[in-house]
Amino acid sequence: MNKNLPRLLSVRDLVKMYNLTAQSQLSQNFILDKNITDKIVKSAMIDSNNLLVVEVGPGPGLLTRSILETGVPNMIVIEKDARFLPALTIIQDDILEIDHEKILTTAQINKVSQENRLHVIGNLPFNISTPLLVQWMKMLSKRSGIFQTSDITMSLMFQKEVGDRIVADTLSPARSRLSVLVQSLCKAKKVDAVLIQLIALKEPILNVPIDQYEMVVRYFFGQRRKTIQSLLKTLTKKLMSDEVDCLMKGLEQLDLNLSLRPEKLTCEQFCHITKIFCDNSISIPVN
Ligand SMILES: C[S@@+](CC[C@H](N)C(=O)[O-])C[C@H]1O[C@@H](n2cnc3c(N)ncnc32)[C@H](O)[C@@H]1O
Repeated sequence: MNKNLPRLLSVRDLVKMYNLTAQSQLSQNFILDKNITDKIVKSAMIDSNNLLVVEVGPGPGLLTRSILETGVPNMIVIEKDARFLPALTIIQDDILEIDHEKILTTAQINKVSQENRLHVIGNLPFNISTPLLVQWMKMLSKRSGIFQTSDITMSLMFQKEVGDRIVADTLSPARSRLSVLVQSLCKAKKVDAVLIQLIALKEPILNVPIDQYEMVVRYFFGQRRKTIQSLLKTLTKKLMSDEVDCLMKGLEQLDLNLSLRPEKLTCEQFCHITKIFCDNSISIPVN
């Protein structure tokens, strides 16, 4: 710490000074206890070996301060609410809309190599946490945007139920579309009740195009209480007869237990099923 620099105002003071009251339409709730943000950063194991740390929604910036204190060489924060701009150096943008190249160029990174380490962190606004995670999984599967390196960790705070769904395995009733999508690309672990850590798999389970995969997984979890057999029966009514033949032939070869519910299927099994849809150019009609 440079002793010649003026002391930073506390985040509590900044919140008061700029009248930064939390706004519900942006799912804002602020952590104002430095012990907590330090603990989050420690659990996330953020250190100076990262090429870049990207924080979503810094708000008044206490988590940001704890991250910066680890000595990370390059950090970019994206915040939609312009009220926080005077308190931090921020890219003002919507994380769902931002051109990810802008994140890299702002960080003055023009080339990402496979060995570079990236850490994405955020106490996510709960109203966008699921669509954001799905968008990131799509980018991760294509290694696009900020996800060009293979060494990626995400430390993300979700509402407890969403976190439970992300980490749920085939034995858990909380297993959902999100569990399957995320676990096909990342090792997902719960650090505490709300902090989930996702480490991108060097060899992802996902071996089919993610858009088709999501279409299949979404359909099967659309009515999660039904068995696979019953879901297939409803689906085949909407398909052409040659598509039904190809689908049934393909499924026979998979040796699936059709009396199971979708939550019991592994990511690998969803990949096999998606492959049948892809190989035979079958799409699932909406409704
Ligand atoms: C739950 S608060 C977390 C604030 C701060 N990181 C903390 O932990 O105290 C979520 C933050 O995300 C911001 N936000 C909400 N929607 C956003 C979006 N679409 N893109 C970027 N930031 C967004 C909010 O303005 C808010 O600052």
